[in-house]
Amino acid sequence: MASEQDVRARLQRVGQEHLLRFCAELAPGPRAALLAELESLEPEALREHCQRAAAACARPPGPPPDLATRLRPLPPERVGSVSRSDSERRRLWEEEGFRQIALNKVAVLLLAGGQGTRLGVAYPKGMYQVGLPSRKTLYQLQAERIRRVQQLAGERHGVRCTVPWYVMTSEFTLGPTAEFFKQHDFFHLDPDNVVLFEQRMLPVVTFDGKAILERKDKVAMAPDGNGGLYCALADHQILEDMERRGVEFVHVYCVDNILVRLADPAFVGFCVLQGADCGAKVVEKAYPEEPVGVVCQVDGVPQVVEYSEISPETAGLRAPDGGLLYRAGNICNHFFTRRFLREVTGKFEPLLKPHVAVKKVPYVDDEGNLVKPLTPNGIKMEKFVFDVFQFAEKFVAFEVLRDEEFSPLKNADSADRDTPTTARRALLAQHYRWALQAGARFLDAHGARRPELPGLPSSEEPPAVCEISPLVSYSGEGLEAYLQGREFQSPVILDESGVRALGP
Ligand SMILES: CC(=O)N[C@H]1[C@@H](OP(=O)(O)OP(=O)(O)OC[C@H]2O[C@@H](n3ccc(=O)[nH]c3=O)[C@H](O)[C@@H]2O)O[C@H](CO)[C@@H](O)[C@@H]1O
Repeated sequence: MASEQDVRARLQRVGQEHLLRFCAELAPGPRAALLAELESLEPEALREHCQRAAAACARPPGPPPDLATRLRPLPPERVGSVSRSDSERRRLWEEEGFRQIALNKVAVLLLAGGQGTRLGVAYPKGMYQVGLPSRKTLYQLQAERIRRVQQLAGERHGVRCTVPWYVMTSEFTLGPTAEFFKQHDFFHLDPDNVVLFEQRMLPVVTFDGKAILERKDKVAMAPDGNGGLYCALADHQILEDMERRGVEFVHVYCVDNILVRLADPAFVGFCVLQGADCGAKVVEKAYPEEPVGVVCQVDGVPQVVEYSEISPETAGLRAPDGGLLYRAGNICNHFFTRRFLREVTGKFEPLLKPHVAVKKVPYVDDEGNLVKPLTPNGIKMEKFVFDVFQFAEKFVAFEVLRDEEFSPLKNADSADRDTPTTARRALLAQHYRWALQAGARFLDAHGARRPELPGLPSSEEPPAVCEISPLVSYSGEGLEAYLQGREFQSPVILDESGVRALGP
């Protein structure tokens, strides 16, 4: 291990020696930890990182002034749509997706390194349960959808097949996620097919380019954004692992969408049949200010423009049909071929430009007091997972129905959108629609029929609760055997052992 003197000399060279200002007063343990942390930061990279952060932050906020003139919607021939296609076409996409899954060529990759600060919990978001009757967490719902899609593909093709689950974590989420998976016996997935790996962390920097000490013995670090995926894939030889397993196609998704369809056969099949190397699932934006990125083209190149980077005027532009011109809302569900990921990790990753996020970062002041700032004081530099779209040879987008596929959990219940309540409601509204479609009828406490609302939107509380286990149905299939022509008193749960009434 390097001596304090060596570390100090390295830091002095790059103007960051303030990180050692409490070193002399630390006990041997914390002092060794701090020196080890500082030693792991390559000085030139640290200098560049700090300078870049300060320079990026000094630029005027908001979108580049000429962005609006360079922006175009995606050409229609690059966009597949579930709602605007006939059932035969949808069947072909799905069939292709299932075929690839049955051939063991499809993997899913969860981006789970985020801190979930908006939700306000201290543990990984995937461990959150939104208050479903089954009390299932997001991780469990996802694991069960993997099991079900494997089963469906296997049954269609008379094989046993595997969809490996790669989970990118960070320093914040790796330990608790690994522990949670173990505690829950990997939700009955084979642990060999669940691969956890860790993304890198970067120092958080002040507006004048100094790395921040969050404690006397600890530099403030933050994960390098979900685009840290590409370095992490290389750091942990994940593409080699995929190659060994024969994986060709990867569905990358974010942790917080309770309706996410893992390895969605329709999405995968559409991308494969289009010969795409890169794809994004989108939903129609609900309103101009909705905080979702927009999938579009900038200077003719596919890109996601984040909600923070698009001006209100541009976001509000209308197409000739009256809908939003920039309507393709990014839901952080991406398709990549392994070949494309290899190109990115080998060639393009260094070209990705980090984005700046200005945050309130607790720090120690010069007297050694811990300060929780009331206004933002620190810059986090993050790469975004979708910034590689520009390098695709063939990029496609796939539009799906919001009510069926998108309800993200971002905020605590005090907010009015994207909360535990809205996520729970969206899932239960979907299950209610599926149950009605499969022929179930619901009764109230007096045995009278409850009203039937087959088109119930996901924003409404369903008149009856019938939670359906993903192990029974992935996207509404196979429910007639359990529900056709039967009457139930809400609330009920449907799992592999059948329908079960829940106590009042
Ligand atoms: C950059 C990005 O993708 N933005 C999308 C993200 O926004 P949003 O701002 O919600 O992005 P989040 O910060 O929630 O991150 C999305 C996902 O990336 C993961 N994560 C984040 C940071 C990190 O360092 N490591 C990591 O793995 C999170 O755990 C999460 O699973 O989802 C929205 C839909 O819900 C989209 O409209 C946005 O375009």
